[in-house]
Amino acid sequence: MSVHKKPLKKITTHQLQEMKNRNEKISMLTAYDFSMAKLVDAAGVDVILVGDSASNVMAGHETTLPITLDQMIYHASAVVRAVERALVVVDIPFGSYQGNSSEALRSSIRIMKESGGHAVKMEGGAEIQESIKRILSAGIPVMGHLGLTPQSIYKFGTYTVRAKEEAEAEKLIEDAKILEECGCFSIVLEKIPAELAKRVAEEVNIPIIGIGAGPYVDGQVLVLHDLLGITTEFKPRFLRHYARLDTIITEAIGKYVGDVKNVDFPNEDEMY
Ligand SMILES: Nc1nc(=O)c2c([nH]1)NC[C@@H]1CN(c3ccc(C(=O)N[C@@H](CCC(=O)O)C(=O)O)cc3)CN21
Ligand SMILES: CC(C)C(=O)C(=O)O
Ligand SMILES: [Mg+2]
Repeated sequence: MSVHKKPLKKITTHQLQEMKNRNEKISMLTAYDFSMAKLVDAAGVDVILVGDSASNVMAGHETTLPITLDQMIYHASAVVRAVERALVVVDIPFGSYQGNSSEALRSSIRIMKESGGHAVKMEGGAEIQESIKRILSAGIPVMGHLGLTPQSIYKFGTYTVRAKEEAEAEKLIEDAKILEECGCFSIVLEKIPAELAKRVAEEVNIPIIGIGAGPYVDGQVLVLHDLLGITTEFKPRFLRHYARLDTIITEAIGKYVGDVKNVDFPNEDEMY
């Protein structure tokens, strides 16, 4: 499979806009590798995010800050090789776009060229509008990300809900409108009050995808390993476990270990 394959029925940014227009909710999930991305795509998820949460989930870092552009491209290229239908959005990692718009453009071009992803996502509002415009001028679709922005965690110090105060809420709405005006095709809103997210989804025309932002938005996103119950130490209130794969996986592996110890594996059918 090549990065340039062109499968049928691919989801486009234009189709996401049409989904919002006809009030059809958008489903989005993370994936960081080929095998998982194949399952996520086959299950009918509309948008696959190669999130910089790979820094936490794949590499065990405490924050998203350490993951590099090369590492994001490695994850994204594996995901792209697996996906036939979903739109693949790739987080630009911390340190690869904040410097200036040239750096942001160069990083985005590397992601598109080397991974084959379909769009990039970056955290921030008014302060990154020049970068967004430049990336869009190069023909690269951009998704915004407002509210709890994990790349700025050391500025805030906590992962508590954002924009509870009126001033911060007004700033967030202003930023969302700026992102729309710049030409972003969609915005992720993370961990903000449901009523504020509702206002943004109403006042902004592009699709608003929430995580911990309530139901009155145009779609939802979660980290795949959280939803599957693999990362069980992470359980914020907004997360729903759709499976408890941690016990399923450790029980299966435990049986394998027992079978090896007892020489129950391999059996006659499993040898030559
Ligand atoms: N596994 C995983 N899932 C995620 O959703 C995720 C990551 N990693 N890494 C990058 C960011 C960080 N995100 C976060 C991190 C913490 C909370 C959170 O609510 N943490 C605490 C509450 C902290 C507080 O209230 O002070 C919790 O209840 O778990 C939410 C989103 C979302 N992203
Ligand atoms: C939580 C989502 C929105 C994200 O940015 C990530 O997984 O990195
Ligand atoms: Mg992210």
